Amino acid sequence: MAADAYSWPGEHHIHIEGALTPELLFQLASSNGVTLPTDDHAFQSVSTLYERYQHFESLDDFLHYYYIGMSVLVTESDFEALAWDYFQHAARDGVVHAEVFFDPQAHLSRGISYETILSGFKTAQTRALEEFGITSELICCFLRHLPVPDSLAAFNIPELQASLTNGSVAGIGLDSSESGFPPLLFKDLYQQAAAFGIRRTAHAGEEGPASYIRDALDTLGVSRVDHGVALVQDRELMARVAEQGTLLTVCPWSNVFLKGVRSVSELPIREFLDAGVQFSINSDDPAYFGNHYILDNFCAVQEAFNLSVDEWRRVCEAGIRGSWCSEQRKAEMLERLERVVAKYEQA
Ligand SMILES: Nc1ncnc2[nH]cnc12
Ligand SMILES: [Zn+2]
Repeated sequence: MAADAYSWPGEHHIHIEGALTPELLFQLASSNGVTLPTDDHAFQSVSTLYERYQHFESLDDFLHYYYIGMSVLVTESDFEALAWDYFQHAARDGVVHAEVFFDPQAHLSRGISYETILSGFKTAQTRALEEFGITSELICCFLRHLPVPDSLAAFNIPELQASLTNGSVAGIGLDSSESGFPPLLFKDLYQQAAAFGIRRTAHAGEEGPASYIRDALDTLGVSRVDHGVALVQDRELMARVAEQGTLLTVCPWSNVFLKGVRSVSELPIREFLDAGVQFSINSDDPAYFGNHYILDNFCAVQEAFNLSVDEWRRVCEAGIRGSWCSEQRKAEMLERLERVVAKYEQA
């Protein structure tokens, strides 16, 4: 069932800038006249860059390349090309719904307007809907390694705030370096967002401790937790998260590539299933993590844990129910899931 193109490959945790392939990166660097670091051998060619991506030492080691990579995105059509490249991969994997993070601060700081970024993504989203029937939402992430006032200033850019309140962006997230940047720092930002009724999620418990997950829930009022694998270190909190039905957006290959675990089999997938924790399976930054898009992540989980049809049904259902789309779209996806499950149960 994991590899069934008619099941529910949907995702809630894909950074669009993390879908920038080395091929597109070099192409855009050339067309925009962006100079890539000359003192790093990795930037010599597409193949040396792919080779370097095989050896990240940590989240921060990866982020170093991630931020250099996105410096090639300049025009509206660059943002469109990036998102369109991702949607083509998603369509091949049978994705029906995608909730996509983007990092405006990393572009605004280079003089790119919010409108340029958003318009490029929106064009690709519309095309993905028309050509592939993929529905999608955008989630605006704030960068936790930057000074807090920077995120507040970004949140108060009129166009950015309007996109969150008029529904063209579905909610906010918090990403980038985790250790040393506790959720508490962003309390004001999240309180302001809450006052507008904006949906909130945050990366927590990827490299950071389980206490960051508790803080994200209690201080930031998130309705989802991105990654959250450290939850297994705190059984009491795990029981609470299960009880509340908070969705964790787990990213198996990402955790392997960033050295959180040595293999997918070390992830707490069984513990989460046994405890009744709701989680979905996601790709995070597929172009940086071995070109493992969503289906590779589903398959890796299947190979490592051999989930039953009913367990996959639970994972997929949790993902659908935790989505930030319309109730009608959720109902359609649940119906589709039931058809697939019925097919497997008959087989
Ligand atoms: N895995 C990850 N963790 C935190 N921030 C990110 N930004 C892009 N990918 C990320
Ligand atoms: Zn992420």
